[in-house]
Amino acid sequence: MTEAPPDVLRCAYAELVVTDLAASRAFYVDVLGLVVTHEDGDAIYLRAFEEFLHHSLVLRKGEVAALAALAYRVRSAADLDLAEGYYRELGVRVERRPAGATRGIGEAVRIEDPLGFPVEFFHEAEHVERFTQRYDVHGPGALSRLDHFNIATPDVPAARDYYEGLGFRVSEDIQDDEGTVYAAWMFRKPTVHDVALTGGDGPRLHHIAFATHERHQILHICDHLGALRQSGMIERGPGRHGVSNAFYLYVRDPDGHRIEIYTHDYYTGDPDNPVITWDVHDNQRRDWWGNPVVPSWYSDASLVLDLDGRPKPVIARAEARESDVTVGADGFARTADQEGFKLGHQV
Ligand SMILES: O=S(=O)(O)c1ccc(O)c(O)c1
Ligand SMILES: [Fe+2]
Repeated sequence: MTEAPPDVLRCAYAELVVTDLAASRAFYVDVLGLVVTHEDGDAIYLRAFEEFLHHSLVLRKGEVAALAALAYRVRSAADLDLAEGYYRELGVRVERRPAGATRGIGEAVRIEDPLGFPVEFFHEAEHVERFTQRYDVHGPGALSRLDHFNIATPDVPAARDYYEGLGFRVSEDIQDDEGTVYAAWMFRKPTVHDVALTGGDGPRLHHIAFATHERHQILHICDHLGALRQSGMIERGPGRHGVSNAFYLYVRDPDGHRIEIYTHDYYTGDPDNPVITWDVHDNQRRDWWGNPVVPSWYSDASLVLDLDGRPKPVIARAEARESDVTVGADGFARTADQEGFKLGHQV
């Protein structure tokens, strides 16, 4: 590569296609408590309480539930030219979008990245009121900000190399003793990740995560869904992650898109931040308390669209699947020689 990559600051917003805007609004606004920056008959623009850009999530009405864009903010407007040159040299589809192509977002470069994902780079965006201390409008489950994207992709090392080319670094990963890489967490902002790579059939969106400050806010969301008799929207957790150490909850929105609510993880900003590698057989890697990972968490993910709005074909993962190799983990007793009452089951 001769072209320099854009200087990515962080994951910044996602655009999801949803089939029922009203049902999605009830979930993302009434249950998750996101703030509506703007809404019309076609789309709702949402942000979390600490965010001052126009939105971090766009819900756009459409026929097929899918991911329309993952957007990263870059440090300056000049980085848009770098992005355009970098991706044209990579030979992928590149589009320059004028300011306002997405409400609240300035000029942008949107691509189909080498992993098959619709990705946008932008710098300018409309500023709106930051509700950090508007405790008069925070609900008991208040979310602070968008934290990360998690993408399902067949070849994790190839995806890791691609994101390292963009200046992302690995904070944690999951491997086995043959060197198969099952997942990796990569960052630009000094936290555990802006994007996580989950080995699986892809390109598909595994989840979008919002951070919140307190575990009790996650517990309130669970209680709220219970009160609505919508406990079926709770897919996994609440629990404590091994990787990242964050307290977590996964919920599924009315279209099945997966949203994670995640208390803050840890600082990774020093250049010699140690990488943590977990053994795929460690049953505390994904849940620090050793609770099993529900099968749907491994199998389900959202389709992604190309730049013409057509769903991308999904490519099967060729290497071993984590859900097939977690013998001795995911609910089993820790190791054969450890007395373990957890009988568990192989997912
Ligand atoms: O389940 S893991 O502990 O591997 C995990 C860690 C961080 C995340 O954001 C996540 O989605 C999953
Ligand atoms: Fe996550």
